[in-house]
Amino acid sequence: MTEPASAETASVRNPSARLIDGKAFAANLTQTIAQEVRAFHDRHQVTPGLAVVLVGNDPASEVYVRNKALQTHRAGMRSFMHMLPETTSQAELLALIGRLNHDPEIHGILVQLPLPAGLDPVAITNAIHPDKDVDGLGEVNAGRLALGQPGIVPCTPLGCLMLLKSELGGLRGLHAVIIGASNLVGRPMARLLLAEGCTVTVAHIDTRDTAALARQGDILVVATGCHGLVRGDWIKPGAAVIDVGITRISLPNGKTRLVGDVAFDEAVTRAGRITPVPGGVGPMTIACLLNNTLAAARRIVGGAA
Ligand SMILES: NC(=O)C1=CN([C@@H]2O[C@H](COP(=O)(O)OP(=O)(O)OC[C@H]3O[C@@H](n4cnc5c(N)ncnc54)[C@H](OP(=O)(O)O)[C@@H]3O)[C@@H](O)[C@H]2O)C=CC1
Ligand SMILES: Nc1nc(=O)c2c([nH]1)NC[C@@H]1CN(c3ccc(C(=O)N[C@@H](CCC(=O)O)C(=O)O)cc3)C=[N+]21
Repeated sequence: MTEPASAETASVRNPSARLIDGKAFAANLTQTIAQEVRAFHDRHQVTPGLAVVLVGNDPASEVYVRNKALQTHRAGMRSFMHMLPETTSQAELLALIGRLNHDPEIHGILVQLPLPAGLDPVAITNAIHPDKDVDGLGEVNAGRLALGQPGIVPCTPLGCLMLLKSELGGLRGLHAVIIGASNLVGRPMARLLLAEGCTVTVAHIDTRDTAALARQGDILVVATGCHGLVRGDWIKPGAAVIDVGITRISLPNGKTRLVGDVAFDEAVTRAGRITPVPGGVGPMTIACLLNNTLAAARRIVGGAA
């Protein structure tokens, strides 16, 4: 028997949102960066080098590290992995950062967060030389962003901003609602969108009625780590939805799957455009890391190209 075609089932069957293809955007950006890396090498005989430090094992960080090594190679850069045991002391980690700060082959340093308990993320991110802080998380670069001065911008918010600008053009006057206020994603995202002329609302764990605020967003950026938090009716019809969250869930068949903070199947019937997980923000984070590493190498080597 065929079901009557109600407006609701029709909209579920015909999702209206345009998918924002972060994977394709990131692949293009990486290709451009690869050309620029070759030109930079021809001119200076220097290959941009990125050092990645992972202490212990965090599942989200492991996805990141794996994809990052591949893409760094694809862009023609050098990648130096430092996998340290969970038991690493603060003094040992600071000593490694000190060596990387002075190593002329290294132009970017990234310490994966979160760090195991007992290591102070503030002291450690601040130990990275601001010119090599390609994550933009140290107080110098975070301060520059807060003051609207040029500096190194955190990779994930930068990637989200690139997607939004390419989809929407100018963002001036739009209401942007950000759910999540971490130093890694939510806060720098708020500062970037404010600088673009958006009216910005930031919701966090203590916010009352986050759903009602979310429904006001022409732009909705979600970065909480709570998978499926944002339901379809949290979304203003036609909004641009950027799902930063990445959680690996187990399926009944024993396999695992990556999911975002937005209930995608519901959101897709309301949003105007939406990033998928995987294939949305994640690849952009990596492309922006390569972008920041090339920019750091240019500044350190002192040339323009
Ligand atoms: N795609 C990518 O490239 C990246 C993805 N991620 C992913 O994004 C997610 C967030 O990462 P990160 O910012 O580092 O996480 P954090 O845990 O550092 O921050 C989460 C933020 O969300 C807020 N929050 C948590 N639950 C709720 C809720 N129910 N309602 C409203 N706010 C809430 C927290 O509030 P409060 O501050 O009050 O505790 C906090 O501000 C994770 O899934 C992570 O894996 C992260 C980086 C890059
Ligand atoms: N100092 C620091 N900076 C970070 O930017 C940072 C961090 N620490 N710690 C961990 C989180 C997480 N994160 C991801 C980036 C890309 C993907 C990614 O490539 N995702 C693919 C996954 C593809 C797949 O493997 O299936 C996608 O979404 O399509 C995932 C996760 C960066 N983080």
